[in-house]
Amino acid sequence: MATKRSVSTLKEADLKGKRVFVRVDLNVPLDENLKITDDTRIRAAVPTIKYLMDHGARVILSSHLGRPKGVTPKYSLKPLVPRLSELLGVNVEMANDCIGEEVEKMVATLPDGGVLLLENVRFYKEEEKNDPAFAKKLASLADLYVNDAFGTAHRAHASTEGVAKFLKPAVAGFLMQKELDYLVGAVASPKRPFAAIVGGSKVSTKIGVMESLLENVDILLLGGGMIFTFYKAQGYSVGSSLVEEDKLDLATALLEKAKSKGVSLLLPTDVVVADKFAADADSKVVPASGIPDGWMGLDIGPDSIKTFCETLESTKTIIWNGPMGVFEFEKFAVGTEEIAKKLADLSGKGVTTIIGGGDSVAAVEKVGLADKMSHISTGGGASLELLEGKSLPGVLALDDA
Ligand SMILES: Nc1ncnc2c1ncn2[C@@H]1O[C@H](COP(=O)(O)OP(=O)(O)OP(=O)(O)O)[C@@H](O)[C@H]1O
Ligand SMILES: O=C(O)[C@H](O)COP(=O)(O)O
Repeated sequence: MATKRSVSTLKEADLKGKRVFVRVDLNVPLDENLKITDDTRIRAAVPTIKYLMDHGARVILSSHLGRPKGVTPKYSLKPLVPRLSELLGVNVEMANDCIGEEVEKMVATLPDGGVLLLENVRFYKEEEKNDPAFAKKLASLADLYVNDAFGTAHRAHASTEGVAKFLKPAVAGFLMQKELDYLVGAVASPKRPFAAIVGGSKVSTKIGVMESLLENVDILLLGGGMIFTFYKAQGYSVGSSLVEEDKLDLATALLEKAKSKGVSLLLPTDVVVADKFAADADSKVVPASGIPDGWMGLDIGPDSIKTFCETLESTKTIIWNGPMGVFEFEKFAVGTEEIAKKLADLSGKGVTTIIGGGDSVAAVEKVGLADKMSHISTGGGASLELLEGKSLPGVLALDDA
């Protein structure tokens, strides 16, 4: 993998009394009453913040929330303050802005071990433009930069990339380091056999990941909506399943690449088909080569689950990205859930299991198995880009180890 992994870390810095600008990814889902519906990312940010507090640093937290165009009250970070305070065991102060005189005053009165949360950094268009003058203003608030926002590390924004040019040292937080250890380290030098499970809706969004993984894995298991493009490329009838007509040649090329690399690529041999795309659809199991007209494949079938689970038995490292079926509908969640259970079981037997962000994380959480996995990524887009072998701007900007 091309991405730099050896970045300078928090432990090396002198923290007592220092003002530390910490970029975190607190982009959590909120409901219509601005209630947090999943606090995973807040909890994931805690170890770094606590470490800084415990070492007498004055902690300035910066994050984005959503994709606001200018100042938008529903994207304020204020609703996060109670939960953050509870998790940290201190009263987190909240600023109404992320730069400017008021913020500077609040920083100046912050006690050692105190925590100040800045308002949504994306309220300024300069953030996403990575405007150097804006980055400089953020940098001027602190003596040290810590980037722990793995989920936003694929964005070259002012608070994730630009600021590191003006504020040194610029080091990684514990979450960032852990994500890199697993998603770059374990994937680059895995204990073998090394298997990848790739699912999700489309071939087009996973081409880069599959291409990159084929260079490295011993086994590649495919599921989700993308398999029908592979079936069609092999001449199977796919009924009304999701197919990307313009990716048929690519599917064939990927199958050939797997063969030439000696990768054991497994497509499901049976599928659960439905008469409509709905939770209450009529369903039945059919062989992959025999999907009837008017039916669409929405999950992998029982024989495939069995084969996939048996195949995974022999592995030492597994990385999973993308659900096996339409797991949002109970009836078509079985494939995804059974794979999640298998990975949890194998984790307990010493296999390294990595869930690479996005919907597969949601699926694993839904079945209550998140804490059984070796690593669950907090980044959707960021983890996908890492698995594609791309470099993340937020990581590149940090000091070398
Ligand atoms: N057979 C199928 N037909 C249609 N859609 C499917 C099928 N199997 C899975 N999906 C859908 O694919 C979606 C997830 O695909 P996606 O590519 O977004 O996965 P992901 O990589 O885990 O998520 P993210 O893009 O957030 O990282 C789910 O909403 C699921 O319902
Ligand atoms: O949720 C995410 O994937 C990150 O917080 C990045 O958000 P973005 O896609 O709006 O840049």
